[in-house]
Order: sequence, then C-alpha cells, then structure tokens
Amino acid sequence: MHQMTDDIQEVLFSEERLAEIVSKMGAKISEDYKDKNLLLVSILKGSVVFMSDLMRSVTTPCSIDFMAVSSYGSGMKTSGVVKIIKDLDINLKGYDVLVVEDILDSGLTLSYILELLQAREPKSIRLCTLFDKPDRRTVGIKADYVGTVVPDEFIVGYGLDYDEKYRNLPFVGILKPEVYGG
Ligand SMILES: O=P(O)(O)OC[C@H]1O[C@H](OP(=O)(O)OP(=O)(O)O)[C@H](O)[C@@H]1O
Ligand code: HPA
Ligand SMILES: [Mg+2]
Repeated sequence: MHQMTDDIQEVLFSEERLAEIVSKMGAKISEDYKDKNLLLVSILKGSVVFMSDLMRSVTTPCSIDFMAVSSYGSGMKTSGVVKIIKDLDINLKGYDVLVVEDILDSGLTLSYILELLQAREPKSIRLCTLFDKPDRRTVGIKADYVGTVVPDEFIVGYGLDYDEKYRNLPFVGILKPEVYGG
C-alpha cells in the first residue's frame, strides 16, 4: 500500500518540535492579549491544523473566525491572484484581530488580507504565522509573531498541501522530486 510518508524526502519539523513552537507562540500571545478583546482569524485551508493547536495553547478568552482564500491552486507557485472563497462571519469592530496563517511566502496572501480587514476598522490587527519563508518575498510584509523561519523549499504537512494532499501529515517535510515530476 502507498503511504504518504513514502513521498517525503526529508522531515524538517517533527511533531514534537511543532508542538514546542506552537505552545511558545500561544504563551506569548496569551501574555500580550490578556487585557484585549482577541479574535483569532484563521486563513483556511492551510492554517487549519496550526489554528486548532494554537487556540488551545492560548489561555486568555478569545473568539475565533475563519476566512478561506486560495492563490496556489494545484501548483507550487502563487497564481498572483488571491481568491476569497469564504468571508468572515464576525464584524471586526471592537476586536483585537490576530490573523493566523500557516506560511508567509511571497507575502501576497497576507498583504491582501491585511488591507481587506484593516478597512473593516478592527480595534487592532496583527499577523501571526507558523512559518516564514523570507527568501521568497515579493511584497513588503512582516508578521508580528513568527514560529520559525524556513528555507526556500516547498514544504508540506501540518495543514500545508501540495495539490490538496499531505495536509494531514503530523510533521512538516519536503517531497521527493519525483512526486511533482521534478
Ligand atoms: O505568501 P503567499 O505566497 O501568498 O503564500 C502563502 C499562502 O499560500 C497558501 O495558501 P493556498 O493559496 O495554497 O491555499 P490553501 O491554504 O487552501 O492551501 C498558504 O496557506 C498561505 O495562505
Ligand atoms: O511551501 C509551501 N508549501 C505549501 N503551500 C504553500 N503556500 C505557499 N508556500 C507554500
Ligand atoms: Mg495550498
């Protein structure tokens, strides 16, 4: 039987390492937002696993909401066009919004979302990303919370996909070149 792990060339972050990184982020966010009206905004689908772990390591009261956007389609390069698939339910007025992303790569997705949500006049808005790939940035944007910097490789697992697959890997790794015809 074909296993997902057969397609992995190298594991970059183990399940244990990810848990450490995420709980550290959660502790910092809990401290920073203890007197605020925190709303965690998860950007689907990539942030689904990170969000579910991060929100459970935040110890202060918070609300959650979800927005689904896509720009990568089935490939490894951004299409350059960010498409909103599902918008938020909650009105942002009065909330201290923290946008929760899995990865900041070209920067296109987060800069688009930041502009869009800023226009809705939240009390404050900041960005949190598990992974930061600064080598690929084409748009000037920085996250306020970064779990870890990653090398210029296309990574999968822990919510991150290649062609909609590998999101359910509990660790993060890079694929064997033959998987994507490289
Ligand atoms: O900084 P960028 O170059 O914009 O890349 C980052 C974005 O790309 C991925 O989303 P994708 O469009 O693949 O949708 P998905 O989350 O549903 O996989 C990822 O989850 C981020 O949202
Ligand atoms: O490295 C990546 N992996 C998966 N999805 C992504 N979206 C932007 N960069 C990546
Ligand atoms: Mg994707």
